[in-house]
Amino acid sequence: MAEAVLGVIGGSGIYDLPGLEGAEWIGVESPWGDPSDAVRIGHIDGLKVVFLPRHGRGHVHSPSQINYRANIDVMKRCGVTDLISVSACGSLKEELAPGTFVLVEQFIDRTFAREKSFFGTGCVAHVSMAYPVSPRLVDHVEAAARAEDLKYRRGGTYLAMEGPQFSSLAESHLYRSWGCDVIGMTNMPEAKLAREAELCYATVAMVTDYDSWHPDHGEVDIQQIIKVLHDNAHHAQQLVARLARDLPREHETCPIGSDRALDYAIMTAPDKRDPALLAKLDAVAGRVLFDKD
Ligand SMILES: CSC[C@H]1O[C@H](OP(=O)(O)O)[C@H](O)[C@@H]1O
Ligand SMILES: Nc1ncnc2[nH]cnc12
Repeated sequence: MAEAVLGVIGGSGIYDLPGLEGAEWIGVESPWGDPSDAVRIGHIDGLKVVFLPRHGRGHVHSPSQINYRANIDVMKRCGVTDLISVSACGSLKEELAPGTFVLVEQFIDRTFAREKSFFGTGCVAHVSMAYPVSPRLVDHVEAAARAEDLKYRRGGTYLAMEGPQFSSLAESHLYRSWGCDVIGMTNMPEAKLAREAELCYATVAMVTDYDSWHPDHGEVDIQQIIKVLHDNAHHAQQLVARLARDLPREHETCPIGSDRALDYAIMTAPDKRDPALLAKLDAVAGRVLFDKD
């Protein structure tokens, strides 16, 4: 059994992870380009934790410009087995008030200006995204949320929009009519790439606003979002610290196979594969391409 390594991708308002023992910022190179920042690697009660601020320290990368492939590749290179995303989001449901943590279960991907796959000409692969999050990892996140007495809801659909502008009123109503629960700009293609990289993925979406639809809350206001983020960032950090303390130290096999997603996914015949692309896939798909286990 492999040692569990917890990866944490921090979103808006989360640019560091206090409480990491022996923590260092380490620059990790990726054949997929520059990740958002160096990673902060340290330990919590003996568990290795790898933290990456999605927008970079100082919030320098816009959602469309984040190099999601490099970020996931770097997590994989650092040995991460279980990855959680901590994200700000807008609420599309009355009952999901600002300050609530939503343990998202499904996604609708409406982004269109991003690289969404590690695979392509020279090595084609199709992984399943029917169940994008790993239920056992969500079990641990939920236990941590309960132990820390946080206001949370398990389940819900996250609409990933391109941004960086917020939705129009008509769009906000449309996404509500689709039954979506929360809206954000970053969890896709992150979740797809995590699956291709055989990482167990879960997302904690912290509600900061009611998007544009709510008659009593008016338009999305970034100042208001920043205030909610500021007031709740310590809750997100508490949640991650508790998760790290309680996560089993051996990686648990994913019941839906997230950690074996490439077993039967690669379609390209071995003699037709492009050596240059295979070289870039060393971390993400080395297990199946080069018999690393
Ligand atoms: C700060 S409001 C918009 C911004 O916040 C969310 O980012 P993240 O998911 O990284 O927390 C949202 O997706 C937008 O990028
Ligand atoms: N209303 C909203 N739409 C998109 N991304 C968000 N992040 C936080 N609030 C958001």
